[in-house]
Amino acid sequence: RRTRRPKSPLAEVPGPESDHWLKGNFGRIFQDGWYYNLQLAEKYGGVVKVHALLGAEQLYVSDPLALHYVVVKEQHIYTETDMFIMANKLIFGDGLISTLGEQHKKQRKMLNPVFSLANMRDLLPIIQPIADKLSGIFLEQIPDGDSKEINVLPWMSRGALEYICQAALGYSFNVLDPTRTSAYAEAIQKLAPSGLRLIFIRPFVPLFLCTIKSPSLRNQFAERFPLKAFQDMRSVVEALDKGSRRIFREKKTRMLNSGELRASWVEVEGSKRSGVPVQGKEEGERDLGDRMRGRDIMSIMLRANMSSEESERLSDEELLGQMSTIIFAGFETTSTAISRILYILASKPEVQAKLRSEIRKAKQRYANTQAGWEEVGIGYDELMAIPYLDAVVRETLRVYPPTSLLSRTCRQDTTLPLAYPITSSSGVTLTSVAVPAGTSVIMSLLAANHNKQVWGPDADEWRPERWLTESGERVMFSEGDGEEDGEGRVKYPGVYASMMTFLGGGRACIGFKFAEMEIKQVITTFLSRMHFSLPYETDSHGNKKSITWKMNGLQVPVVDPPFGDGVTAQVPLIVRRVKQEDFVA
Ligand code: HEM
Repeated sequence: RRTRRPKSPLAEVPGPESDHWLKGNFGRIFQDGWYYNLQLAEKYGGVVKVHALLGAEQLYVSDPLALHYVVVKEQHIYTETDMFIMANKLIFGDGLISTLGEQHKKQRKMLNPVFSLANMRDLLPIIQPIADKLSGIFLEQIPDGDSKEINVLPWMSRGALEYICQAALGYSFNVLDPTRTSAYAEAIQKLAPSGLRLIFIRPFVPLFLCTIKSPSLRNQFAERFPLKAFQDMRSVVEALDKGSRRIFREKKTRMLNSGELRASWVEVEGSKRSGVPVQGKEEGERDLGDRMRGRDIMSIMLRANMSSEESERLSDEELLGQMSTIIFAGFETTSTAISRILYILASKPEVQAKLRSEIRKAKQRYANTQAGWEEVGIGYDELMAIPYLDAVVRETLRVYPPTSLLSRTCRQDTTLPLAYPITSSSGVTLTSVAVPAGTSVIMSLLAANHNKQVWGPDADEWRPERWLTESGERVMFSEGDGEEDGEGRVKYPGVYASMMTFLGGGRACIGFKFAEMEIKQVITTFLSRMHFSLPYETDSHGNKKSITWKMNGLQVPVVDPPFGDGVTAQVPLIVRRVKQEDFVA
């Protein structure tokens, strides 16, 4: 007798057929999936059923009310996947991206004020010289009166790493001089590529390693694991751990000596995780202690921790865990965003000229002089208040979110309400979807930022003017709470301009103000001195050199064949010094 297969609990949720028995729809979602992702939400609506590896069903969510439930209202139900937490624990220790529930809440409570506006204001003049130095490196390469093709991506990446290391640790790792970069900075740079090489075993190794409770046994197993990609990753993690412990110890010692910390604090010893002893300073590193005067994120965090109530204080291991976490989270995302803005400006000369003219006006006003404005380092409030710059940055982060997809696991049976009803697979209108415990949920930041019901019919278009009033003033947007606004639209619960790029709720990006400041500062410095255009090379068949931004979960810009291999991340732009004609009349 044939038994009927039990009906899937997500049977009524509309979605595409599986593309492949093994990969489900993931091949199309995660590999060059820009149009596929946008089309999924447009065709089926704000909650879609997709097929994951081996046919498992998952929800693909972009509806604003549903996302409000996932990241705010029921965030305790939708937690990070086990694999994400375990892998991060092994790599970073007990930092923000490796902890859940009360421990995570406690860490956020201590860390949120560290990223306050006042602290950002203080940090800006300290990190200003990095953009100056970076633009100097560009200018040195350009012959007088001429232009040069420069791959801006690795430079923006090095610049962003130097920015975050100086701001977070008060250390320079000489990242702008590739011949003298330190082992710690190199490890941070290698982390994402090493992780990618482990993509197929990644789900299993952390789960297995975390089941070995003894650190020494775990190390013995890890040392013998017969896979080169794994051993490379192990060296990277070891270098990170070694570097962060050493820097942490130096910082604490300095603060103890200056009386900023109480001597009763216990010194951090060799790594509990890797057993690696803490060693002295490495080649290529410079402690900027005197210049920073305790304004770096780590020092602020140590002071805040010391003055907290005993019950709210973080342990040394937790403080240590934040170091590489903040640096890793804050570097590739920001450099992708800056490279994308430069690319857009290179392809829209009229926007570039308008933006440069606004920057000139703001700098001249700030310095109260017409001459030498190019070199002026503008203050935090004035930088944030340049309307067209703000609109260009917001619109780029909306249309092209550096992180496009995030996963959560639903931990108990619940219901996801929808702001915009969808049509079920049997043709019924659904205003909510039942979500069984154990369901994986993909949050599509990309589809949310392109939702035509929220952003209007031109949502896919890059149009900075949408962030400006008719008279060119900034339109302020606050976080949405899943309710309709006065115009009948439901805003997203995002922390930044009600878009989802930096997420919302208790696990929103803690560094978004820092990222915004850095992006704006690099762009103003670069546009003041340089002009950018797209490569104009053509081959004998008339093919033009062109750049495609692939969407593989993260944004990856590549040069299309025959000029490039279509795989290696790069953004080659033609750069020259600014001329009089590069401004609007
Ligand atoms: C354009 C640049 C950036 C983008 C698009 C971005 C985006 C995000 C997103 C989407 C998340 C949520 C991840 C998740 O829940 O899985 C996140 C978390 C985080 N970001 Fe950013 N980020 C950027 C820059 C930065 C910077 C500059 C820093 C540090 C200064 C930073 C530090 C963090 C940290 C520590 C978290 C984890 C927060 C937590 O779990 O409580 N990010 N970011």
